[in-house]
Amino acid sequence: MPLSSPVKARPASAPAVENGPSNHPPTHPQSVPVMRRSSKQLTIVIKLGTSSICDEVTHEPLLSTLSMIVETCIKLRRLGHRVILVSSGAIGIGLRRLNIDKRPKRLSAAQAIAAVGQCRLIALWDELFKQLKQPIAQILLTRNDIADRTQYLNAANTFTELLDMGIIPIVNENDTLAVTEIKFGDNDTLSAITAGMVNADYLFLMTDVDCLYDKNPRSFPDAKPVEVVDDISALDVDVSSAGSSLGTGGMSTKLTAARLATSAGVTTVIAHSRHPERIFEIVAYVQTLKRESGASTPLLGTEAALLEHGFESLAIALRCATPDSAQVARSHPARHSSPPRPINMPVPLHTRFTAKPRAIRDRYFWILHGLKPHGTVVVDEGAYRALTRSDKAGLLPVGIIDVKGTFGQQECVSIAVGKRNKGEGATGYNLVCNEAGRALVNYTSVEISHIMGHHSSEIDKQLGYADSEYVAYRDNIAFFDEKSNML
Ligand SMILES: N[C@@H](CCC(=O)OP(=O)(O)O)C(=O)O
Repeated sequence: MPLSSPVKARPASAPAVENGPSNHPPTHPQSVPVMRRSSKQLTIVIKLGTSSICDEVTHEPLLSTLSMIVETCIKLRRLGHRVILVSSGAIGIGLRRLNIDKRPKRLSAAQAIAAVGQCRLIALWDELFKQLKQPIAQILLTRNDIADRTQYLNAANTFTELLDMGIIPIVNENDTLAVTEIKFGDNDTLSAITAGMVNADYLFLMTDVDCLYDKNPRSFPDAKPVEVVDDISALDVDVSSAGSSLGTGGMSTKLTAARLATSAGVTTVIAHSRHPERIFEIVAYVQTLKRESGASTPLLGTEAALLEHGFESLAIALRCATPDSAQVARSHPARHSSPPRPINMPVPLHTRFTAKPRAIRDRYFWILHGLKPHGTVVVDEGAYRALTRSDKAGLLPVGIIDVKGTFGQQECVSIAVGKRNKGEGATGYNLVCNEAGRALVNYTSVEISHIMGHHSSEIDKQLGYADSEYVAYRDNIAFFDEKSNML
């Protein structure tokens, strides 16, 4: 709906966020990084937590685990795949280097130790990878680095370039610079964002247990493993146990990471870091399943390639698995969740979170996960429907019923959904969803509080100027689950 009055520009005095991008509709599609990869390649992100990198008490590096991870990465590379490692351990290795017993509470002390540890850590990885002539690269990120769209695209392009060059990027949070506001907080989340950024096929969260259990296996010997998760919100497990004493993650951050990565189309796996060789069996198995359900996706390797690189048993398993599992798939044509396990293909203990079929990628992934919301805009049911239908609309002021927090123009906000109270003279609303999505807004919180509930043609009257008929352009709005039918 065009504005009926000529649009006057926002006066210089009107509060807007400093250095924000210009208030013009985004050109779409934006220049997204080109993920050049052959149809035979998979992109695999492997995340290793502190407890898998150094001993919890002595902080000595767990050399055998690290070496096995290196061998696994190299074999994946030799099978033609692209590998990114997300490695924690800077603080642990730093403590060892400086002979300090315990992680200090003071932030600046922990940051100083991380600075010492990170260079040791990357030197250690380089030393190990060097033995097999594999070049690596160090990438240290903070949230700030990806909050700006151009920097996010630059980071994604650098990953692509490195992977094209056959290099294994090793990622960690830039602990030395990151303070609370700009922290990812844990490397599970960082690895999921990395996997989404490069459109990875797999994210392996390698940890000190085999898989996710329905309760803490350390306290409950009868805890049962969870093998496949199609819907994380329906999961009924106890993830209250904390991670290692040095790391910041635990099972709950792994679930957050899995939710984030699977929404971006990344199959996410929790597996034991002492058995990285299981990655081959898991990938071979999942790729076979995907092929059988009709997806055109690469296998771990052809039979010849698997034999050439010493995977005899997998080559045989692959040959034997196909006819049986094809038969199983044919006999279960109506299944919507994962088909049953092909009986001839061995698969080790792990938890697999299936990737969402409608992956949220590129610009929408960045809006949802690259930015931190500064406030909330509550929209009514009608606006929510218009924003989530297939020919998605932009957000008009008339559909907004509340605004919370203080934010500037072009900043990121959460989109909440409210049901307007009905009845004559009724005011107010009931909140239906705290955060259904996120948006980059064209108006500040103060401006939105003046124009909400009004038609766009009245913006000028309310503010004395009008920048846009939309509070947010449709390309600047993303929902966590576009198919969600909450109303
Ligand atoms: N960036 C920190 C680790 C942060 C973290 O999430 O650790 P973890 O929970 O062990 O994966 C470091 O390198 O020490």
